[in-house]
Amino acid sequence: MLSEWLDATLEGREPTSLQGELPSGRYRFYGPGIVELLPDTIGPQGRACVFSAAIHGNETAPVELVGELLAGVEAGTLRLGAPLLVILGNLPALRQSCRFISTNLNRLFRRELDATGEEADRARELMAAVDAFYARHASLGRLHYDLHTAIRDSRYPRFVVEPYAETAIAHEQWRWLAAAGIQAALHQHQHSWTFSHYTKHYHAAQSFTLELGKVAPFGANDLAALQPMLALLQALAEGREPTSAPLSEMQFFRVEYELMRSSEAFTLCIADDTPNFTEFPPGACLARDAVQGDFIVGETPLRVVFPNPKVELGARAALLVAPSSVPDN
Ligand SMILES: O=C(O)CCC(=O)N[C@@H](CCC(=O)O)C(=O)O
Ligand SMILES: [Zn+2]
Repeated sequence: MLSEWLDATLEGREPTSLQGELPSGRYRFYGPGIVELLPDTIGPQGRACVFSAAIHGNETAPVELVGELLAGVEAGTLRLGAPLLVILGNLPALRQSCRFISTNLNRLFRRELDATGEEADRARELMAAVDAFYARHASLGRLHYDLHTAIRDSRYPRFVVEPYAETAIAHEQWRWLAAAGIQAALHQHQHSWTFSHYTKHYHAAQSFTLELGKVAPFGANDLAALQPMLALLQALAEGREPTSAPLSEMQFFRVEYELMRSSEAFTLCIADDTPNFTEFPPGACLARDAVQGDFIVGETPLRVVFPNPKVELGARAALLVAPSSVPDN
């Protein structure tokens, strides 16, 4: 049964059957942590929706949120009106409550990937699952919300990263996200090979990485703060128009620099508990590196997002962002 899927997946059990009926459609398992829900009837606003969670294994709030969504569909309180592909990303890491096992899965979503290892294999499986899902529903608009939580506190606890790609984000997305309690948005300035970048870049989907609070173990998440987000996922699942809100409360930022850890000697010159979006003034030294030298803030103040000096060599150690204008209507 669909309701057992989350528990069974967490425990590494195979589902007893590969497909089943729902009050308003049916479901089919396409592999470990990959399930498709198909409606009997597509709603007026039905899009092909991918909702992914646990791309990082210790980010549990999105798994609980997806669990609530699926429970509503199974109980019949939510009437399916759009095809959904629901994904739990890094299953071994989810079972061990850690971000990843060997390498960060969320940097591997590129078609030319030649890396080996379990995260690379999983990235290939997920890319194939998404490709096939969008091909099965080629007549519908495409959407992907990749649900995460952040390692640190944040001046804006709920925010989205808009991946860099040619596809424009429709203005309605911002209004829906504002109504769903998203407080800030970050526009990426270059390709990043994350899961949401994959679907935007290769499939022209309306895609975001959503940061929904701070990492916590199962049972310790503030799901009350995520009820407006659940309402957005439910509206999309029902194929109806989600609630909109004005953008007056939402702050927009653009990535100006990406700090990369290019040597063992790389250090960030900020406190370990610096919240995301903390601003640093001109002249502040943010990073020291034997190879690249010091990174000093120039004339424009910069805010730090996702600072993490312990990332793998060659990986992103922080995003440095500055305010940008509200997207045009
Ligand atoms: O809090 C952190 O430092 C990391 C939180 C996280 O996993 N963020 C994503 C963002 C992906 C993106 O840039 O779209 C990640 O680092 O993969
Ligand atoms: Zn994450």
